[in-house]
Amino acid sequence: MAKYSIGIDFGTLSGRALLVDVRTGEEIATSVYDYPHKVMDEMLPSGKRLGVDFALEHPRDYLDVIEKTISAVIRESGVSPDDIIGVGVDFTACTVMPVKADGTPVCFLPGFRDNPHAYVKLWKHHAAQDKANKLNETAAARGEKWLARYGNKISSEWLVPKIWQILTDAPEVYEEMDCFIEAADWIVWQLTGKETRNSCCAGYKAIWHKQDGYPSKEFFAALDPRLENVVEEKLGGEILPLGSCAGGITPEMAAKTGLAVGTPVAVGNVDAHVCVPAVGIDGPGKMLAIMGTSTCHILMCEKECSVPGICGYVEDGVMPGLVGYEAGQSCVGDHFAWLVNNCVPPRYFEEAKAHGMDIHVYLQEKASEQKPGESGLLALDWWNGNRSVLVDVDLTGMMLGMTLTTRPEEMYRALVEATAYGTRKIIENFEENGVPVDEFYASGGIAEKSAFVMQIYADIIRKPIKISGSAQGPALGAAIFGAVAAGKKNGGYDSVYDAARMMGKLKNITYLPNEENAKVYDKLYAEYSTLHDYFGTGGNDVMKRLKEIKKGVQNA
Ligand SMILES: Nc1ncnc2c1ncn2[C@@H]1O[C@H](COP(=O)(O)OP(=O)(O)O)[C@@H](O)[C@H]1O
Ligand SMILES: O=C(CO)[C@@H](O)[C@@H](O)COP(=O)(O)O
Repeated sequence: MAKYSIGIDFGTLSGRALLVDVRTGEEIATSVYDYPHKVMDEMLPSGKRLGVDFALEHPRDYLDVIEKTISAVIRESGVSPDDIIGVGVDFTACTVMPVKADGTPVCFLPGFRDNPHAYVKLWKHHAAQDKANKLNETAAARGEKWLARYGNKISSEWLVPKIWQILTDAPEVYEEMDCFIEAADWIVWQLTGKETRNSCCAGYKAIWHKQDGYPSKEFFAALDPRLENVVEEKLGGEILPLGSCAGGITPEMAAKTGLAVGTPVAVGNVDAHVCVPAVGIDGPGKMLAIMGTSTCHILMCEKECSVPGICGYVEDGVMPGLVGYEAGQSCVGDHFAWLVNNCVPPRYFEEAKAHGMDIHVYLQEKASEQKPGESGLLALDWWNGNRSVLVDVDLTGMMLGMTLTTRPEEMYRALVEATAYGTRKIIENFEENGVPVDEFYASGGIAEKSAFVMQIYADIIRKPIKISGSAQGPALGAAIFGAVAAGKKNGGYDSVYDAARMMGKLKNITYLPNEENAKVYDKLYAEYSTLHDYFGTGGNDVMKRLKEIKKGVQNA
């Protein structure tokens, strides 16, 4: 009798459920739900305006995903709930929220609905950069040894700057919350009725270490005396390893979703890391880029190496027995979306429609008529700051070489190339610091949809690129961890390595570098590197000065 697991993937704008056969990885049914509140980066539902660099979400949307998509996949597949042996959850991270001891989000409480800090701070909430800067200075001055694990800089996207911002800007929310929790763990809590924390979010996003735990009380007190006991007071209890079972589906959730009471639920996971077994990766040296709104680069290695500018490395952070490394680019597909929304004249949309094409596909088809270097354009891929290797959200985008003949498709191509140069920087940085990148895999919406983008990446990084066999890498990865939480005794797996080999998959296509293109791109990459260092490492801080002026004017 076939057995199934469900992966629930919470992305930036939508959440989805995927029902998978645990023996083959075959995807039986899927259902997607777009968050009605989207990303709140300008105002709250009440109309209250948000500050510069805010990015919030509404937890109601996450509950709607659970209720709508799980029942939909069960219905569509016709599978009996008794044959669904496990559930896994992954989420964007660090996407964190203040909640009460019973799990109620503070933004649901009367009196807090109009308070921005009561809502979910999405991974790309960048308004705590001043806190990240102070945290990094303090950690460096105190010689905190954990700093090296995080590429020598903690990003403002991670947990500590975000909770510190709440403490200083909205102490009433800090007081009201009983815990500050990753949305991944909160959803697992909603499903099982049990509060758990997972080692992936804690390790990469909350400065937690398997042997050493969190940073010391002295460190937190040096940031702000009121943070001295933040770990005990707000960050909850035991941290569980990936693949472990957090608990079973509660009767209340069973009624809402159609799952059987007690169905095992895996501890939460991060959307990027969870994808690794979904492409069948089961060893070191194989980098997976999860390419969508942003890109995360996940890689495993046998040893711990200090690599500047990465997001971090965590022992067992991806799969047990290996050190998992994460780097990333805060903005990838968001560049293309920005261009489409702001720089493309109506006639392009009309032409795309007449050809029955999506606007991205249409622009890419036009751009593919050009050769590398032909447009004379070069861009820096920093429209949403730089995550790796500069770890600086105050950097902004730039495009050089525009003339009166520059066309939207050329700008589109320049942005694609810029993101590929950013990826090459990340690969070279790993290799220069002792972490080999022998193979390159891609997953996510862009890898799935765009041969144009993937060929440019292969030419620029000079490596063959293998593509995920699933259009829904994170959801498949979450389903894999659901099968591991169920365990062999229930028809699942005892090891994520076994599950990856059986359920992970690749497409029957590899993008190979074109040597002629690669030679031109080597020259363009050298120019990119010059601009990258000039604007990104202090040669000219004009981007930061402009941002300061902008903040001054907006705040006035
Ligand atoms: N055909 C395409 N080629 C390249 N990028 C695309 C294409 N269609 C959409 N995009 C970009 O893909 C991104 C969404 O990626 P996806 O993986 O679906 O979402 P997410 O990263 O939020 O999970 C958007 O930023 C969009 O601009
Ligand atoms: O930062 C991480 C994971 O560490 C991601 O959750 C974040 O970049 C968001 O990913 P998406 O672009 O929404 O797929």
